[in-house]
Order: sequence, then structure tokens, then C-alpha cells
Amino acid sequence: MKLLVKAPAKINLSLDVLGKRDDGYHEVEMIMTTIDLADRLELTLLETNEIKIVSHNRFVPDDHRNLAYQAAVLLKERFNVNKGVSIAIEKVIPVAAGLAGGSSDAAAALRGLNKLWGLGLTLDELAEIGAEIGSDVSFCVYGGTALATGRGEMIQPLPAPPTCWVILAKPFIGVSTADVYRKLNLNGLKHPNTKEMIQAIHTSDYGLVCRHLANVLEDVTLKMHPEVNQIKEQMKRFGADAVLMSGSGPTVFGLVHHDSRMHRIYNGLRGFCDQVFAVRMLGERHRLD
Ligand SMILES: C[C@](O)(CO)[C@H](O)COP(=O)(O)OP(=O)(O)OC[C@H]1O[C@@H](n2ccc(N)nc2=O)[C@H](O)[C@@H]1O
Ligand SMILES: Nc1ncnc2c1ncn2[C@@H]1O[C@H](COP(=O)(O)OP(=O)(O)OP(=O)(O)O)[C@@H](O)[C@H]1O
Repeated sequence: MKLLVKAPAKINLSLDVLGKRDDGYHEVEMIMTTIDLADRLELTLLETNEIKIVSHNRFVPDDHRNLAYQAAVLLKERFNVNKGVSIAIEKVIPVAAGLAGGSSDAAAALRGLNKLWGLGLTLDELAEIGAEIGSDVSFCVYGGTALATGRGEMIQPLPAPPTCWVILAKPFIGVSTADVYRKLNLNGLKHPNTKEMIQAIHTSDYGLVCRHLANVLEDVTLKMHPEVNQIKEQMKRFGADAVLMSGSGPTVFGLVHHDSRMHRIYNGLRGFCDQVFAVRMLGERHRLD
């Protein structure tokens, strides 16, 4: 038996850090949304107890370090599953890019294995299990658009943001999320206005969404990698309505309404960046598989 599962990337429209917690994580307030850029996972049921990862991308581990592998182990042990799985990952989302590629693979594995192994768990239960793998996994279990709080695992759904193009540009570098949080100076942060962003989404006000794009991790990554700022400036020059780094970076995304301008930005950036994509947001939460 085989099952195909899609694992969409996310961007952070807003990312605020409220403080450091006793467990070492940071208390966050983020607005996240899934985009039409997805890895594809093919799950094949194994009658043996083996968990296998098949990946042809040299940056994606094919052992216990893979977050999809960790998702499978967690479900198998918790629910005493007497079967195995081979997970083939077709990687489309850039790795270590701030787009939650690994987290989304883990979330897709949770949703897919829930079916393949007949576990009958709800999305809420899968999201709770996902939080044990990583802070972004709970959001990725649901997809759509949401406010994420706590260390990122507490999810409240939001409606679809206004329709526009999202142009993503990833420079030739990878960034460690732990490193970025470690270097963040909590004193004197310029906090995003999360409430206004939520209002902008509720009223589908594109201009207001553009004005409130904000990410407190951006300055940390920009200091380490000035080329991220160069990409931001280029996107603005080519005509993006608003530009922001996603998550801990280094991927930069620009929002734009008009098709012609989307083409101009896309073509303009291709020479400078490792990978460039022009995609849509997936909107509000709906069944992913
Ligand atoms: C930057 C974001 O991607 C934005 O969506 C997330 O906040 C990070 O999510 P993630 O990559 O799933 O993060 P995890 O795998 O849970 O944690 C990686 C590392 O980032 C730091 N971390 C992460 C989340 C958080 N709320 N506070 C933190 O300080 C911790 O040092 C942790 O060891
Ligand atoms: N399925 C996976 N796909 C990609 N990377 C994975 C996967 N599983 C584990 N990893 C490891 O995780 C590291 C971070 O990759 P990932 O693409 O998840 O980062 P990210 O997009 O910055 O994540 P986030 O936005 O959640 O912080 C990689 O360097 C890789 O070694």
C-alpha cells in the first residue's frame, strides 16, 4: 500500500519574540501561512518493523536526524504499531531556508502515517505529538494561516490573507535557527504590531498586510549575512510592494499584486540567488491530503 502526501512550506508574515523561557526556548507570537511550494512524500507500508528514509538530496539526512523519520518513530512507539514504512522524500523546499521544510515533512509524515497505519488520531492530537519534534511542526500539521504562540506550538486559525504573489529568493547560504535565537538581543527590540496584522488579514486589507510585515529575527541574520539585505533591496528596487525575511532566514519573500511586476522581480533575481520561486499563499486551513 502506498500513499502520497504533500508537505507545503510556510512563511512568517509576522514574527515577534516576547521573552526567553526557563526551558531555553523563546516565547513567540507569529503569523504563519502555507504557500504553494511543497515537498512530496511517498509512504510505502512495510510489513516489517523497519522505518526507512529515501532521499536523493545531499542536504537531507536519510537516518534518525530526518524529522520525518522522527515522526514515524514517535507514532510507532507511542501506539505500538507492528508495521513499518519507507518514506521517499522528493525535496522541493530549499533546505535550512526558514521555510520549515523539515517540519513540514514531519507533519506530512504524521498525517500520512495516521492513515497508513490506521491510527484514527485527530489533527489536534497529531499537532500535539508534532510539538515534540519541533516548534513549527504543529502549525504544519494544520497548514493554512494561523497565529502561533507559546514556543510556536499553540495554534489559532486565521482566515486567508488577501490574494497576491509571493516571490521567494534564497541566497547561497543556510542558517541555523538555534544560532539566530541565541544571538537575538531581547533588549530594545522593535516589536511588530501583531494585532494590526490580524486585523489586516480579517479585513483582507492588502496594503495593511504589506505595512505590517515584520520579523524581529531579521536583524540578527542580516548582521551575519549582509547578502540577505542586498536581496531585500533588489526586490524592493524591482517593485515588490513589501519585503521580509521568513523565519530565521535566509530566504527573503516579496509580496506583489500585479502579474507583470511578479515576472520582472522573478527574472531580475534569478541571476543573483540560489533559488527563486513565484507562488501563491494556500489561504485558510483546509484538508491538506
Ligand atoms: C524561526 C521559526 O522557524 C519561525 O517559524 C521557528 O520559531 C523555529 O521553529 P523550529 O525550527 O521548528 O524550531 P525547533 O526545532 O523547535 O528549535 C530549534 C532551536 O531554535 C530555538 N528556538 C526555537 C523556537 C522557539 N520558540 N524558541 C527558540 O529559542 C531553540 O534554540 C531550539 O533549539
Ligand atoms: N525532512 C527534512 N528536510 C530537510 N531538512 C531536514 C529534514 N529532516 C532534518 N533536516 C535537517 O534540518 C536542518 C534544517 O532544515 P529545514 O529545511 O527544516 O530548515 P528551516 O526551513 O530553516 O526550518 P524552520 O523554518 O522550521 O526553522 C537541515 O540542515 C537538515 O539537516
